[in-house]
Amino acid sequence: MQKQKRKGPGRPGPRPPPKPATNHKPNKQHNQKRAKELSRSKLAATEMEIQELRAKYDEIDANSIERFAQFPLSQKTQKALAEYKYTTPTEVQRQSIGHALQGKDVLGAAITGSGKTLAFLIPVLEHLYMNKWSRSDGVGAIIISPTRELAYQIFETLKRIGKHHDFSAGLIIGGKNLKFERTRMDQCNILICTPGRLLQHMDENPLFNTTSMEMLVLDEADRCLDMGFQKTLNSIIENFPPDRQTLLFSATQTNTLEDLARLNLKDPVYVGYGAAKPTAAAAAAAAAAADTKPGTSTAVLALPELLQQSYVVLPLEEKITMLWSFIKNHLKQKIIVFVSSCKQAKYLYEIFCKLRPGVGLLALYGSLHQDRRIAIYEDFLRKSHVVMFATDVASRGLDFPAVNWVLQLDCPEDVSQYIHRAGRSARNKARGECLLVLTPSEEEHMIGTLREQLHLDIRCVHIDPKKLFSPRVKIEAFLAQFPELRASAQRAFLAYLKSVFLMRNKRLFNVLSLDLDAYAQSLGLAVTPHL
Ligand SMILES: Nc1ncnc2c1ncn2[C@@H]1O[C@H](COP(=O)(O)OP(=O)(O)OP(=O)(O)O)[C@@H](O)[C@H]1O
Repeated sequence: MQKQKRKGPGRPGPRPPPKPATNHKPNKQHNQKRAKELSRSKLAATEMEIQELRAKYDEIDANSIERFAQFPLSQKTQKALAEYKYTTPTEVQRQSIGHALQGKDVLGAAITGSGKTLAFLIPVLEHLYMNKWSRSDGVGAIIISPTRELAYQIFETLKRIGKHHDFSAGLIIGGKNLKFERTRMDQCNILICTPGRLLQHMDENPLFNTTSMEMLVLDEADRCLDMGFQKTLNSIIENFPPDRQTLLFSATQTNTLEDLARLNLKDPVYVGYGAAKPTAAAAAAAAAAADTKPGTSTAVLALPELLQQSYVVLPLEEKITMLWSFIKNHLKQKIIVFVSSCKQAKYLYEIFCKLRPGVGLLALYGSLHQDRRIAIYEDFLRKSHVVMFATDVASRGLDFPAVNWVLQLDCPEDVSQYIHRAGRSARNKARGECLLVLTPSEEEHMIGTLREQLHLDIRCVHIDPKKLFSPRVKIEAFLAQFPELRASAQRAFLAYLKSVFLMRNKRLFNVLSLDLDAYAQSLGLAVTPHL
């Protein structure tokens, strides 16, 4: 297991015992007596604090809370919040923390970058603290995230906000030594996991026991519950005690009513849904009005106000020229470029490295080795001028500071994916821009859907041909010189077509509308690969 801590997230090893307040040399017996007294008085203080806090739970009034200090939170949590300068709760934190402290199930929906992570981490820490959870009590809370990077990020936030608590936490995300994780897991109080790896441990690890578990959190809940993870999550949930507390958070809560039933929620509180709470009638109306699954309920969908959104329409074969020109015109910016497949991200990274645009380049996609993925994620966090080519492993939840531009080079599958990608910019009241690149056949349906579901006035921009620089000749020369680059271009070509072919929304994605020869040439390929 990565970074499993014996004493409290973020603090390696036990604290030294307090020094006795005497000026003569203490003997061993005296020391032991003193330690016992201290631990007894510490326990009494804790018990008193717990009782006082619990007595205030029923009085929490979200609307009157302006500062974290007004929430009945333990000294340990308050201290860490203050140290990291979290003084004012965001709206989703204000509205959900009280309900979660009271032990209610919560479905929280709030725009990207609005602080949902603390909205569930604070209640998790408080729940364990209030129940005097100790290392020997085993797993008390499990937090599930759809991607490894997001799980890692939640773990890092937990380390900061839980630094004064005495809980142990573990990151269970795959790509690491299974045996190592296995031996440590049952000693963890809080586990942050990706669904596949969690299920693998449940299936293969006899030591792993979730019967004591009292809290389940699904971050990016709609993604955790969607088709891709459905079977895995069903099997995971079977192993959890039914009377646990469940918190679901996402910027896009597009859960079906069956999804929510599967989770066995008890009279959940909806935060951020407005009038769109998922009653059966509302769900049916939403499904009829929008292009969604029947029985789907959708929270109010929105993007940050300070995010400027625009789109451009281009034939597929002009995307690389547009991308190259865009990067050359934005060298002092932090940019994420989203594409549909790992192989495209890899090829764009390789060929753009050869072309040397004059800004740092990175690529983040699922088929990279885990250590590499985390190193790239951290590199992108640190850098202020950089372009990262990414697949949707980077689209949900990742909190990169100061991203100036999100470029959706390939059309997102649906409105949710658009929102999550775009939301990597303009986080937590910062400004940002998002440019969506569409082919002519994608324009009408995608823009119509965005306008209808997001009530969005998305601006169409026309590119000045004088500002376009084609790197085609150079790309062809590189491909002639480096066969491995040519093979990578061929794989990117096929991967893109496969992704379009496999898209469920056939009104939006039409592989037959594409000029394959022109697309192959734009990637630098003299011969169109066989399908
Ligand atoms: N109360 C707060 N005061 C100041 N900053 C905050 C507060 N809460 C969270 N933040 C900061 O806001 C940023 C975004 O938070 P977070 O990543 O939790 O957003 P999110 O709502 O989960 O986004 P996404 O929908 O993309 O997952 C983080 O950098 C976090 O440290």
